[in-house]
Parts: sequence; structure tokens; C-alpha cells
Amino acid sequence: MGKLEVMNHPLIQHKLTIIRNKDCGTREFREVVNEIARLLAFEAARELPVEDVTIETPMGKTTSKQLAGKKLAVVPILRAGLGMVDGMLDLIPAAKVGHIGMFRDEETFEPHEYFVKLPSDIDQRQIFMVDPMLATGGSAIMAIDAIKKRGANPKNIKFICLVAAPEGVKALQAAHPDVDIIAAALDDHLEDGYIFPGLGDAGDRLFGTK
Ligand SMILES: O=P(O)(O)OC[C@H]1O[C@H](OP(=O)(O)OP(=O)(O)O)[C@H](O)[C@@H]1O
Ligand SMILES: O=c1cc[nH]c(=O)[nH]1
Ligand SMILES: [Mg+2]
Repeated sequence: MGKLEVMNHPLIQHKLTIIRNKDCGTREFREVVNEIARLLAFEAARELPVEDVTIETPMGKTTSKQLAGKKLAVVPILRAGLGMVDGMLDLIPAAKVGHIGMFRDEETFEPHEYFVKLPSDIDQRQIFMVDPMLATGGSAIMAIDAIKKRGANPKNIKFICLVAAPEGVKALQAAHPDVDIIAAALDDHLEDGYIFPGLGDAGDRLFGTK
């Protein structure tokens, strides 16, 4: 079973409160989503491998740690996942970026895939898949199916979101038990396919489409 990590950090809780508020405008919503993504990237990078390197400080020779150079990829689920990409890249600027286009049917909430473009060496990369919302879990499950089908190593995939519903966590863990989930918050339940209390439609709020 994949791990679920919920980030109960005060900075994250404070920023989430800002974007949950229905009066938060597009510009601030976008900025704060990226700020939270940056904080989540910090946590997501916790298990990156490091290696010893010998350096000289002004005081003399020592052995110190550096990143071992594992290849990384950030993979947003379009559209709303795009809102988290810059924040992730602030911390891991050398990562490649893949895209998976996915939309939910407004009545059935079934996901539909409309675009997939990944780095050609995705099989060798640690993948951080990003999407602000994990609701029924359908979009995340299908997006992970898509990257596994194209060679991604299941052990190298982490799913990173802002708000998760218990229903989505359960479905994602059942479908992809090898994928760890990092969420800024675990909310109460789903109401008509939307997370309660949640923050509404993340894509529409990020791009001002409603
Ligand atoms: O867990 P699920 O029930 O699948 O719901 C979550 C999905 O819904 C939203 O995307 P949406 O379909 O609204 O597309 P958008 O990002 O283009 O707005 C969200 O960004 C997730 O991708
Ligand atoms: O609450 C939700 C559920 C799915 N997609 C969103 O953008 N918000
Ligand atoms: Mg949407």
C-alpha cells in the first residue's frame, strides 16, 4: 500500500486557508498554489539519493553530501496541475516536464484522457505527478496508468496534490499501491463529485474560466 503523507505544516495550512476562501481572486490563487507547491516539493524531495563528495571549506578538507543526480520529471495533469509546475521547478530546476491532459465528464465524473507527452527517458526518472485535487481519484488513476504504460517505473512515482478526499485516496491506493501520495490537506468527503470543504474547481479558479 502506498503511503499517504498529509502536510500539517502551519505555513501550508495558512496558505490553504487563503485559497479555500471563495473571495480569493485569480491572481492570488495562482501565486499561493505555486507557493504551496514549492513547500510540497521540499517534502517530495526528501528521499532523493545523495552521495559523498570531498570538498575544502575555508577551514580544511571534509566529506559532505550532494544530490546523486537522479533524473527527475514533473508531470502535471492538465489543466489544473499546470498551476503547481513553477513552484515545483523552483526547487528542482533541472527536472524535465511531461504533460497529461485529462478532464472529468461533468455528469459522470469519469476521466477522459486527451493528451500525453512525456520525456523520452521517463523509464529512468523519478516522477512527481502534480494535480491540486484528488477527488474520486479517477483522473490520477488514469494518468498513472498512462505513464506506467509508457515505461515509468512504478516505484519512482509520487502523486502530489493540494487537497485530497478520503474516497480518492482509497481508490488511488487500491489501483496503484506502489505510488505514495503527498497532500497538503485531507478533507472530509465528496459532495456531487467535488471535495468538501475543498476549494471548488481548481482549474477554473487558476485560469479564471468561471
Ligand atoms: O479525482 P477526480 O474525481 O478525477 O477529480 C480530480 C480532477 O478534477 C479536476 O480536473 P478537471 O476535470 O476539472 O479538469 P481541469 O483541470 O481542466 O479543470 C482536477 O484538477 C483533477 O484532475
Ligand atoms: O473539488 C474538486 C473536485 C474535482 N476537481 C476540482 O477542481 N475540485
Ligand atoms: Mg476543472
